[in-house]
Amino acid sequence: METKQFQAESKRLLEMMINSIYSQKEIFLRELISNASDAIDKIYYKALTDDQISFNQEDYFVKISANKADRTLHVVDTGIGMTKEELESNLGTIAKSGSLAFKNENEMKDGQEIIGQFGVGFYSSFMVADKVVVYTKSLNDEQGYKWESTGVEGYTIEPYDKEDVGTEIIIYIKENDEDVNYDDFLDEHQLKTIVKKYSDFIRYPIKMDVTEQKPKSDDDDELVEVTEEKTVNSMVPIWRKNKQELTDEDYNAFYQEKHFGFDNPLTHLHISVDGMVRFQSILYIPEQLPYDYYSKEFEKGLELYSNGVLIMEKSADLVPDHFSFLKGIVDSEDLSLNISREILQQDKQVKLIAKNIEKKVKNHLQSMLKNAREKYEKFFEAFGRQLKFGVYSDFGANKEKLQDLLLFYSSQEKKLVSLAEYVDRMPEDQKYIYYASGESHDRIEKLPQTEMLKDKGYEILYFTEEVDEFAIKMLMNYKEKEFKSVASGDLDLDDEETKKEAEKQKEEHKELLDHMKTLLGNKVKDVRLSTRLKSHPVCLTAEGDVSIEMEKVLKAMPDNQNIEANKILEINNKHDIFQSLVKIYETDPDKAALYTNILYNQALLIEGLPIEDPVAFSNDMCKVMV
Ligand SMILES: Nc1ncnc2c1ncn2[C@@H]1O[C@H](COP(=O)(O)OP(=O)(O)OP(=O)(O)O)[C@@H](O)[C@H]1O
Repeated sequence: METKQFQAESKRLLEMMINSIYSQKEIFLRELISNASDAIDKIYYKALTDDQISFNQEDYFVKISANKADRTLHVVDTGIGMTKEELESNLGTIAKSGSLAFKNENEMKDGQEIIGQFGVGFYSSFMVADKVVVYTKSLNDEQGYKWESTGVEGYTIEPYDKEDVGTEIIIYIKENDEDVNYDDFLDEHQLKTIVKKYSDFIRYPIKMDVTEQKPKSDDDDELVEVTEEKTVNSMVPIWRKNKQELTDEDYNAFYQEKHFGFDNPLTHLHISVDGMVRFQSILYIPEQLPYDYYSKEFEKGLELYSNGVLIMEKSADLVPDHFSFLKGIVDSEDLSLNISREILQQDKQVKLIAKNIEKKVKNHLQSMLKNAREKYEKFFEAFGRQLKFGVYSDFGANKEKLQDLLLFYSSQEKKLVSLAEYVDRMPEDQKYIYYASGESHDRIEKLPQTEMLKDKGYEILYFTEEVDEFAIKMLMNYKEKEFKSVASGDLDLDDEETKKEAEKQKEEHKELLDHMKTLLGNKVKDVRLSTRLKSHPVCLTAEGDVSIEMEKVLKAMPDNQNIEANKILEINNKHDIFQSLVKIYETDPDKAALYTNILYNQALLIEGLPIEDPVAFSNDMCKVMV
């Protein structure tokens, strides 16, 4: 038996590998299974090009078994095996990948699924092993060999009479220590979970002896433990199957199996792209809002596979924030992986995939809006808020992409409408897209500011979510129509004659209005006669960028900077109360001050704003009642 030494650098490299490349110890099993799959792929490829070699699907598999008594884990494959030279160069030289060489020698191109490329994965077994033994017999050699190493001092190779072509790797699992429970790697259930997690879509069967409780006999309730050999992986990924052959049930079953949610998906997309970067993807939009969706705890992302092997459980970069509700998987053969396969070397491919996904999802949603309105509304009720955040965030960078996906409740239709629908039915004389903000549809419905607009037959969009106005301010206009709040300073509703009349009235009552403004001081920016009120005596409007609703939102934020709207108190000069006010102003200035305060506080109440001094207000009310 000859003992060969690792080169000094290799030794250090091995140490580094074992201790620092992989963040999770369980990865070693993924690496060994991938190697086994590569070894079978090689026979498969040989059989394609060599008539002497036959490939019967059922002869090719990977078998995993654990022996708790001697703490060994066995990974057996019926792949191509290794000659003595191959053992030396592949398992004796770190970073030498026989698989990569095989791919290059055979000029294997697209469609071939050889996974190995770095020549390091095998050594990850030393993360969990004191010793690794490899029994192997090559398809090209009569003689089998045994390779053995403790991963520190080097390795030995000696002839070994192995009957069948293929490889058996025996991992001598370490004893438990303070940090790691190595027993996990001998536990049937844990092993099965690891296989499912990383290697579920390896194309060949991964078999295990699985123990289950079963009735002793058909007509017996007594359960007994039965151990049977079972294939534990799914093998053919659903995303590689033909869309036409898959039913909604198949997609739903995959959603459940992957634990994407407890619900059924609302909709799915099956994408297969053959462009600059090739990838397949199955994406879902959940039916129900995940309980933590609008919280800091929620993490967006898709499962990322490279050639059917799991690379990342949540690749956040694959989905933009505005579509963070997406669940699903992406599989690409074009990813540049880093050595641990835990991160990606280049983000160029991920960016391309993400761009593609964003476009496809947007189109899918748009077609849903057009062809499956009810379903879309269901989606929007759950995730519409996120789309609005998307319009608002990043300084509106995505607003054009998202504007056609927005829905708002309409004063006329009494249901959700899109901006396109609104604009398409705007009367010719209507200049703006009007909206009103408030806590609920009911409250907005009763807002005094909406009266005149409704009279004119103008539709109003109701904003009940905090983000609504912020998003619309970012959007600024839609199809060249500006957005206007019903509570904005100037609604620009009147014809020339009405404007002239208003101007006249303003002059006439200037003194009274100025006096009221003086009485209210800084609480309002101005007191004006209203052109929007019909039956109500007063309302508050706002001038400038910050509306009254926005003031409420900003004040509720943790870093409240006391940003306030420029409020205008508007008075309806056609209302009886105004006539009384005019009279009282001439005869009883104190009472006029009392009326001014009451009217101002009423306007606050209508807007849902707090009254600064409720006791004073209550006293004022009493004074007018007695
Ligand atoms: N079960 C096996 N059967 C046949 N050859 C194997 C087996 N396991 C490993 N090898 C050979 O050993 C080489 C090194 O394996 P290792 O896992 O270290 O790297 P790799 O699979 O090539 O690359 P990667 O680090 O990307 O996984 C493989 O390329 C392959 O040639």
